[in-house]
Amino acid sequence: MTTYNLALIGFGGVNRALAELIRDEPQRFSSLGFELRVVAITDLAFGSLVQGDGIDLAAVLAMPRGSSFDGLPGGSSDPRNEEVIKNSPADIVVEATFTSPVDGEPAVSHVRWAIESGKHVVTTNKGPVALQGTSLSKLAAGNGVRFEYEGAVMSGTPVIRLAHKMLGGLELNAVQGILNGTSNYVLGRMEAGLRLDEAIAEAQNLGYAEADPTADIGGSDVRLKVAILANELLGATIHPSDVHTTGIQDITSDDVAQALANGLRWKLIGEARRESDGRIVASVQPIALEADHPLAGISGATNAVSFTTDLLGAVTVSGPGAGRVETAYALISDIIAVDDFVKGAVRA
Ligand SMILES: NC(=O)C1=CN([C@@H]2O[C@H](COP(=O)(O)OP(=O)(O)OC[C@H]3O[C@@H](n4cnc5c(N)ncnc54)[C@H](O)[C@@H]3O)[C@@H](O)[C@H]2O)C=CC1
Ligand SMILES: N[C@@H](CC=O)C(=O)O
Repeated sequence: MTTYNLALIGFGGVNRALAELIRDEPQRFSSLGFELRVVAITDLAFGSLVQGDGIDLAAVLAMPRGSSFDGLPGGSSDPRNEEVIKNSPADIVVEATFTSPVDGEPAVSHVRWAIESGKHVVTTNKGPVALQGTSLSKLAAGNGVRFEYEGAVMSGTPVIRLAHKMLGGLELNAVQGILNGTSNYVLGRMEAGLRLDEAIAEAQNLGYAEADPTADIGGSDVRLKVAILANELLGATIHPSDVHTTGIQDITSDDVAQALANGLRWKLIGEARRESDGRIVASVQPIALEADHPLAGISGATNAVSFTTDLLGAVTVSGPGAGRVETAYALISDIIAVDDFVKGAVRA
């Protein structure tokens, strides 16, 4: 059985959920032909911990926020990301720190350090993918390692890999969808009578929101995801700043109630479309959809994306768009892709 040593960079909701699955469900991985061992963890709150024989996950998961790895063998109160990424005995670096919609840092550097030291990277962080995805993928190919990021769009719902693998023989001309779980959840809760701030607090407790939820509400999270989809699947070379973006921050409870009374539902819609002259035009904006629109019934933290294709017309994928465990699954699917690469296998 192959064992992959993991370094978890960021020990918040998503990476903790992955650690819990590794602790509680080893059979899930052994049935895939590998086992996972966490040999390093870094986090702004806890510091860093490196134990080559494997960290006792039950013990570190039981540590309250506010405590430190300092005092544990291999522990320190500083995150020491660079040293850990470059020098720990990890095969795969699991990057799940905060997303920066501005420059993708420090996650871009985390990914680069890992690749340059011969380690595979799996990440749910949208920043490096949207802002430096092409260069990091090239760097990974040149270093003989994988850079995988299924969770960057629609959490664990396998939209990027599915489109690459299953829609490969089609011409894709547009993607349109609900791509942020928090804002969709918030709009639904406002329909139920909650204020915007109350609904955001619920989304934070449920693990859907970004560390700074203005990214969800103001649309910058969807902007990154639209740029990723446009570049990955429509062959565009756009920067997130090319995506004209309006969030839901100005939608009031009255707007929501008024829309409902008229049979409409406000949704934050991200879209990228190929124009007849070949240009890719991309946007994020709230739209009050007619109740019979296919995206109007997508509720809660569920997301959906529709691909406009030449031979099949619209192909729509729907599933969780946020959530700690749901996003940890994206990391598992990325690790399976790394395993396929390492073993030279093609899974059915
Ligand atoms: N929660 C979700 O539903 C989804 C999250 N994502 C992305 O996954 C990533 C992680 O998300 P969550 O775990 O929910 O966030 P979180 O906010 O719960 O955890 C992030 C952790 O990273 C740590 N951190 C931040 N900067 C760091 C640094 N420079 N060095 C070391 N540690 C650092 C923080 O202390 C925190 O514990 C984010 O980039 C997010 O955008 C993607 C899809 C869905
Ligand atoms: N905050 C994001 C998490 C996933 O990317 C969302 O709510 O969709």
